[in-house]
Amino acid sequence: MKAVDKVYKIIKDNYADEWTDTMEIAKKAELSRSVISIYLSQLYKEGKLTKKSGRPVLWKLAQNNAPFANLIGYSGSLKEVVKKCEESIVYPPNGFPLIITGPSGVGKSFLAKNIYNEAKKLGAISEDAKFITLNAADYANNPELLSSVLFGYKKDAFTGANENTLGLIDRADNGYFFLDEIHRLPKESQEKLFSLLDSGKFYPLGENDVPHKVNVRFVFATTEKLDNFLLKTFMRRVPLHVSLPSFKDRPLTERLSLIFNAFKNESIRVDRKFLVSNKIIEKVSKNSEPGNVGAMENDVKLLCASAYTQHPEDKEIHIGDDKDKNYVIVDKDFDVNNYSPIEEHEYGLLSDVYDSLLKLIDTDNDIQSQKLLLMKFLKNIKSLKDESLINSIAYKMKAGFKNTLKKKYGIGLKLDDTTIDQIAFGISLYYFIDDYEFDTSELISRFESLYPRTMYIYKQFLSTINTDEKFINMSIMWLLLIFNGKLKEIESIKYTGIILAHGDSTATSIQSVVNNLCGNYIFEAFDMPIDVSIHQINSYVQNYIQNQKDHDHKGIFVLFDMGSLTQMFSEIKKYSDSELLVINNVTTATALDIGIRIQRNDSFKGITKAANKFGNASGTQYYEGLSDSTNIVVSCMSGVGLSEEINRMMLESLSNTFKIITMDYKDLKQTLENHEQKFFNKTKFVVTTTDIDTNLNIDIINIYDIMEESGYHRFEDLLISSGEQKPNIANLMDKMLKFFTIEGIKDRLQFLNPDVVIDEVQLITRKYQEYYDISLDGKTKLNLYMHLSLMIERMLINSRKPDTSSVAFESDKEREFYSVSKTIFKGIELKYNFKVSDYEISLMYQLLHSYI
Ligand SMILES: Nc1ncnc2c1ncn2[C@@H]1O[C@H](COP(=O)(O)OP(=O)(O)OP(=O)(O)O)[C@@H](O)[C@H]1O
Repeated sequence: MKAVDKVYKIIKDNYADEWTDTMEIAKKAELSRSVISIYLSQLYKEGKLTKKSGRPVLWKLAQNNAPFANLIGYSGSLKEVVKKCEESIVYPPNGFPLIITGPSGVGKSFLAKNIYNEAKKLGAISEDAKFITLNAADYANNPELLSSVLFGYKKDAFTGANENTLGLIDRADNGYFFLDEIHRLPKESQEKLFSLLDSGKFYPLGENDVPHKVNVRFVFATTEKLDNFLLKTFMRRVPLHVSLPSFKDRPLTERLSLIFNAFKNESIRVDRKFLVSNKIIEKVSKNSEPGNVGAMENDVKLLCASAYTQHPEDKEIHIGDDKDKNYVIVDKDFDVNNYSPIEEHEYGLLSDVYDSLLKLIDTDNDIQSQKLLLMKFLKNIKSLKDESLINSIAYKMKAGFKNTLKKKYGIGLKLDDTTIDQIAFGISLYYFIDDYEFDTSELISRFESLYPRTMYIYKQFLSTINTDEKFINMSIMWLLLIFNGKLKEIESIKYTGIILAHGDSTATSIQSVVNNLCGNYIFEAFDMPIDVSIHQINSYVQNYIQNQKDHDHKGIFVLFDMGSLTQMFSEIKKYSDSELLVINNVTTATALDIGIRIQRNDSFKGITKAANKFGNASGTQYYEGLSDSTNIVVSCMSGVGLSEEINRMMLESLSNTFKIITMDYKDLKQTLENHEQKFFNKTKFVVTTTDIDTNLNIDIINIYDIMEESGYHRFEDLLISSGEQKPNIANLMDKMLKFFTIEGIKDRLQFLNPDVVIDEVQLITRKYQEYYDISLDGKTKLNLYMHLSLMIERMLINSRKPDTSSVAFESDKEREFYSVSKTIFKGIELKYNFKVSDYEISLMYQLLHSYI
C-alpha cells in the first residue's frame, strides 16, 4: 500500500466524522509533520478530506458527494464551469437552460450527462427522469425531418404522417434534453424552441389548436462561436454559458488524470493490467492533435489494442519499451485523481532542500553553496517535465526581467537561457503541488530579514507570472538563483525612497529614469489617480514601508507632486519612526539628485540640506508640526489673499521672531481635526476671521475681535508674551484697523467696482437681518462685507468651474438657512451670471449661525 493510502486509511478508520489536527495524524502514522502535511494536502486536493483552516488546521474524512466529482478537473480548471452548472440545476423553479461551447471532443456530452446525474442527485428531477439527446447535425440536410423528430406531428401533417406521433421533446418531459450541435438547428426550429422556453408550450407539426405542455430542462452544445449561428432572441433565453477548455489547455495534472482514466477504461474492458511507460504518457500528453480528450482517448485505445494483440495471454501488459523502468501500473482500481507527476520521494527531496537551505543560511550563509544546493535539487527531480508550462514560465520570466526588474527597478540581470529554463522548471513545480501544505514561512522570514529589498522586487516580479499568494510563497527560494550576483548591491541601499505623482505614468517614468541611471533599485513609485485622497496615498506608502519592515531604514524620502507637506509628513509619521523627509513638486531632476545621494549613502541631514537648496519650486519638510520654528498661523475664510495681506502686515510690523504661516481655511480646519496637540507645539496662536471650535489647547484670535477693546488686549497680550515689543504691536494694530474698514475692503477688490459691490453686500446683509430679525454688530457686519465682496470676485473668476464641493446641510436650521440663502443670492447670481456654491453657503452659515 502506498504511504498516502495508509494515511487515508488511518483517517478513515479513526477520524471519519471527527476533526483532528496534523500532529495527531502524524503520530498515528509514525511519520514526520512535514511528510504528513504533504499527504494530507494531496488527499485534500483529491477531495478525500475536508479541511478547517485555523491554528492548527483540522482534518476530517470528506463525505464524498462533491458535486460533479467524477468530472476530471471539477475542482481545478472546471471549477467555474461546475459552479454555473449547479446554478443551472438549482435555480427555481425549473433551473436555467445552459449552453456548452468548446471544440469537438472536449467533453460537452459528458458534461451534459453529468448535469443530468447531478440534478437527480440533488432531487431537482425524479429518479426515473429521462435524458434525451439529439444531435442536430444528424439532420442538417433535412430540416423538416429534424423538426418532426423534435416536436412530433399530427396525423396527416405531411405525406406519410399516418398517425399522431410524439416528438423527442415530449419524451423528455420532466427530464433533460441535450441538444448537441445546436448551430445546425434551422431558424424556424430555433424560433419554435424559444417560444417553448418562454411558455413551456409548443405545437407539433400540423397542429395549430392544442399545444403540448411540457416541463423540460435543456442543455445545448455547440462547437461554434455563439454569436455566429444562433438567433439573438434565442441566446437571450439561454442565460448560462460555459466553455470547456481543450485538452492541451488543461493543466498537466488534469491531462494526466484524463490519460490514466482512458487507460483505466481500457484495462477494465480487456481485464488486464497495463504497465505504461512514462515516455508513452509524456507522448500522449503532448501529441493528441487536435488537442481534444476524444482524440487522446483514441490514441490510448490504439496503444492498448496493439499491445494487447501482441500478448493477449499476459495478465500484465507493457505499453512502451518493456525495459523502461519508469512506468505506471494502471488497473481497474487505479485512482486517476491520485496520480501526481512528482514522485513520492521527490516530495521528500523538496522538503529536504528547504530544510538544508535553512540550515545553510543559519550556519554561514554562503550564497554560492545555497545556489549549488538548489541546482542539485533541480537536477535530481526526474519527473515529467511539462515543457509547454516551462516554456511559458520562461517567457514570462524574460518579460518580467525586462519590464519589471530592469525598466522599473533598474536591475539588469544577465542570465543565460539554460539557467532561465532551469529556474522556470523549478518554478513550474508549484503547479503540481499547488495545494501542498508546504510551510515556507520560515524561509520567507529569513529572506525578508536578510534581503528585504530584493524580496520586495522579487515578489513584484513573481506576480507578473502568477499573482496567487501561494505561488509567490512557494517560489521564494528561486530568488537565490535569480539575484545571485546582485543581492549585495540591492541591499546596499540603506534608505527608502518613494515617488508619488498623479497621472497614469508620471511617477513610474521618473522612477524608471532615476533607477536606471543609478543602476539600482532606489525608488519605488506609485502612479495615482487624479482624485486620490490623502488616505489612499498613505495606504500605498504604509503598505510599501511595512512590506520591507526588516529593512533597516536609515530614513525615508517621499517625493510627491502636489498636496500639503505637513499633512503628508504627519500621516507618515503616524506609522514610522524613521527619519523622514517629504518633498513636493517632484521632478526628474530632484529625484535624480536625491537618488544619487541615496545611492552614495550620504547622511540624512546632508540629503535634507541638499534637497532644501534644490530649485525654488520644491518645498521640503523633515520635522513634525507646521514649522520647526515658533510660528503664527493666519487663515481667513474669505480667501488666501486676505491671509497673505495679514501676513504681510505682520512681517512689516513685528520683529522677526516668528514664522508666519498662511493656510487655506479648509486645510486649517482639517489640520486642527487630524492632529494632536504636539503638532502645534511651536504654534503661538492662530489668526482667523471666524470663531473656530477645537478640542486642542490653542489660542485662536478672530481678527474682527481686535476692533473691540477686549479683543485688542487679548491680541496684544499674546504678542507680548511671545516676546514682542509694544510699539511694534501698536503699529500692526493701526494697519489692521485701517485694513478692516469699508475703505480697506474697497482696496482689496481687484476688478469689480468697489462702490457697486459694497452696495450689493450691504443689501445681502440687510436681507439676512430682516429675514432672521437680527441686528448684527459692527465687526460682524464688517466681516460679512469683507467676506461677501471677496466671495463675489472669487465666484466671478471661477464661474466656469463646476461646483465640486459636497456639503451636507443636515439640521432643519441648516436646511432653512440654505434655502433662504439661495433666495437671497438669486439677485446677484442673475446679475453676474454665476452660481454661489454650497460650500460658500456653508461658510456664510458659519459666520452667522450664532445669531440665527
Ligand atoms: N472532465 C472529464 N472527465 C472525465 N472524462 C472526460 C472529461 N471530459 C471529457 N471526458 C471524456 O472525453 C470523451 C469525449 O467527450 P465528449 O464526447 O463528451 O466530447 P464532446 O465535446 O461532446 O465531443 P463532440 O463535440 O465530438 O461531440 C468522453 O469519452 C469522456 O469520457
